[in-house]
Amino acid sequence: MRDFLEHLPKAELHLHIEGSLEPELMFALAERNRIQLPYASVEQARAAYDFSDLQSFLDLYYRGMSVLRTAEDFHDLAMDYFRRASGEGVVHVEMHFDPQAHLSRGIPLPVVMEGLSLARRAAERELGLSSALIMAFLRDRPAEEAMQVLERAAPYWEMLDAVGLDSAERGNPPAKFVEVFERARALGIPRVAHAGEEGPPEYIREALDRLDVCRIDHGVRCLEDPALVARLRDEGIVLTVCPLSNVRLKVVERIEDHPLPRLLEAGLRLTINSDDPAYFGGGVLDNYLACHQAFGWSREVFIELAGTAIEAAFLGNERRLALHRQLAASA
Ligand code: HPA
Ligand SMILES: [Zn+2]
Repeated sequence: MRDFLEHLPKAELHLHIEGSLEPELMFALAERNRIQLPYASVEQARAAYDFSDLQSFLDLYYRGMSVLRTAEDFHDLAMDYFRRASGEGVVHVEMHFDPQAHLSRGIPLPVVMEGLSLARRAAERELGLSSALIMAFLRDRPAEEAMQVLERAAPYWEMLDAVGLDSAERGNPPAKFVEVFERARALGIPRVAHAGEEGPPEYIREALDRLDVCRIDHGVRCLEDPALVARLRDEGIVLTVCPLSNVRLKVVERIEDHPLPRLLEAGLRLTINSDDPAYFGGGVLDNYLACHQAFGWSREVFIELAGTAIEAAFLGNERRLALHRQLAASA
């Protein structure tokens, strides 16, 4: 099964590129930029990744990214991830990035964009890996700040495949960002949002109704609301689920308790993703493997999940067709 899952062409729709920063690269960049890390070693950093909830993770996530300062750093970060992902059979990556987390440290947007763009082109050329870019707003920051970031990103609007919404969910409902998402819609930029990870099912409804999103990131708490589940099924809304993330952030206690089998049984369109692979103990393949071990899913289930990811990705027709063909050939 490992061999089969490794060779399945996998599209990843839910990844925070800053969450792909492995401790080894964190230390290398800290040295290059003469930054003092709060960890004595790579091992000590990994040992600190013991989270009780989303916020306890976010604290280390924002601290970790302090080593990212130059365009070269952002290039190296993304390229390091693209190489690893490609090595485990990932053919397309849609990456969230958090401009506010960099602007607030004095890192200008062009630095981030230049580094990520260079890496995307290199990945296409050297690995045959395609990618999409999702500019995320930090929901625990003011909506006015998000609006300023969207306007500041004007030179890059054409490069954005979508805008998204991440960071601390509880107490920061999607409705807070209605104006920003309306502006994105007017600009013709698609929209996604994290909802129903730690927040209630109502946030999923709100993201659909008020932000007009085309996908829900996580969304696992929809099961608490049967009418919402029926709606997600009827409207064919895709959830980008991250099982190992949900275990590490204690959304569920054990992978065996994960709602994925119930979501699948309910007829929802699902994809499997890594979220923050450097912090949550594994990439896309590890997430697929964990599902196989926990749920005993057959090859057909994984083919369906991989197919849904290709369908729901921000891809041009030609690339989408090519990936569908690749999937059919590997199945
Ligand atoms: O898993 C996450 N949830 C919300 N915000 C995030 N920002 C990075 N990772 C995450
Ligand atoms: Zn996420």
